[in-house]
Amino acid sequence: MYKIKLYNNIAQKGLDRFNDQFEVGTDVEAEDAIIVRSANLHDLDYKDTLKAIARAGAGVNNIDLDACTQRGIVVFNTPGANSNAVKELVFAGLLLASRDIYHGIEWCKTQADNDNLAKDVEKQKKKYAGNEITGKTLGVVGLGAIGIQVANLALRFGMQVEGYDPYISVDNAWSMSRWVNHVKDEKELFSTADYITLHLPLMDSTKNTINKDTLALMKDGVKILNFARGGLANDEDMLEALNSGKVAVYVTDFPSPLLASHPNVVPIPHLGASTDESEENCAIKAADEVMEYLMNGNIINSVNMPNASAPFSGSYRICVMHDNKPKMISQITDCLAQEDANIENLLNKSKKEIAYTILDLDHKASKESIEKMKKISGVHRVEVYEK
Ligand SMILES: NC(=O)c1ccc[n+]([C@@H]2O[C@H](COP(=O)([O-])OP(=O)(O)OC[C@H]3O[C@@H](n4cnc5c(N)ncnc54)[C@H](O)[C@@H]3O)[C@@H](O)[C@H]2O)c1
Ligand SMILES: O=C(O)CC[C@@H](O)C(=O)O
Repeated sequence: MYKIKLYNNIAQKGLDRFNDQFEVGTDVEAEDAIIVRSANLHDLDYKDTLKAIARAGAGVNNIDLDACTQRGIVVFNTPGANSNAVKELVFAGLLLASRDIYHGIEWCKTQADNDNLAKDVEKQKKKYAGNEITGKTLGVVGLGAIGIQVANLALRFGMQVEGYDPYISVDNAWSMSRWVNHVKDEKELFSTADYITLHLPLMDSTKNTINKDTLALMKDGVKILNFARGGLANDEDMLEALNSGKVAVYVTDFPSPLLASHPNVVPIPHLGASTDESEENCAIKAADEVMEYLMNGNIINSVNMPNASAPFSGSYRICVMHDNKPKMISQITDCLAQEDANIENLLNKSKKEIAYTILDLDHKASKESIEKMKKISGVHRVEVYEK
């Protein structure tokens, strides 16, 4: 029986993927895998049994990736599974930033006892007038699953779109409209955009992307949308820019106590991915990734290990997680030299310092051979699978 521990609410449609070989719940002990959304796992008590963590979502800044890699724990995410939900909310955010709908609604809510409301609305409305987004320039920072969709849709709203992503993937580049101006220098985007929307991951290198210096490059009255992570913008610098009028509106899915009540901040309680559709997509993808890894050793959509996946050929599989250095494969296959077993298929993939080797055999290898493999210097984990 495989044990799956849940942190956060995981959509039932995803949990329904697990068959009776799995025990799944929040109180499970000695878990083989964890499924998590936004819960902070930085102080996780790593059980010896733990082999995988699946993030039902995109951002993995709530997981200590280095600690997981050192322990041979595979971390997955679910790329693109919630991107449509976020894209749609970003467009609500663009409209909230350009028309003062937010304060207008707040005012209407205070008028329940006003018998003259219809007349007063006509007097009051000039206070909440705004601008149109058509014809304005949108700068998209991060052209991944979400950024690409936002950029392409903004063109259809008649916006000029600039995109910046020094690491854009080939697939995403293919999906991006040729009308998006791909800028090579972030500064160019910051200095020309009327609206800036952030769609990059929070990492040490991207923390405080929006700060005093980058704000100084921006147009006066720029509108900034942050549906990526709070830490991408420096709160103190943002407050100063809001107070001076440098930033006209800050729409954020990650409200902080410092900014939440500022009149020019539109705070949203992390709703980007909160749709039934997106929660189900993420849960299904996360469940499938965990099952594929625990049952077949296949790694799909990992953020810290090489992706390696092959149909189970043969009747016996050995998966070895090891250092990415010379002579590892020969040492691993040497362990099987005394076996009367043929290697039917061998796959080796690497990512940075870690490599992963899948060996499909036509016969079961002995316990001694597996123990020998585990003792090779640089081997982190050996798992065996039988059909
Ligand atoms: N508000 C929400 O509920 C919600 C939902 C999903 C994702 N997110 C956040 O949005 C982020 C993006 O999600 P995604 O699904 O598009 O992820 P993604 O991995 O598909 O795209 C991220 C893109 O950012 C790019 N990038 C990395 N460093 C960069 C840098 N320094 N400058 C510019 N671009 C850089 C990458 O090359 C990649 O193309 C996630 O990391 C997560 O933090 C928030
Ligand atoms: O799980 C959520 O609700 C939010 C997920 C989102 O922040 C993500 O990074 O995918």
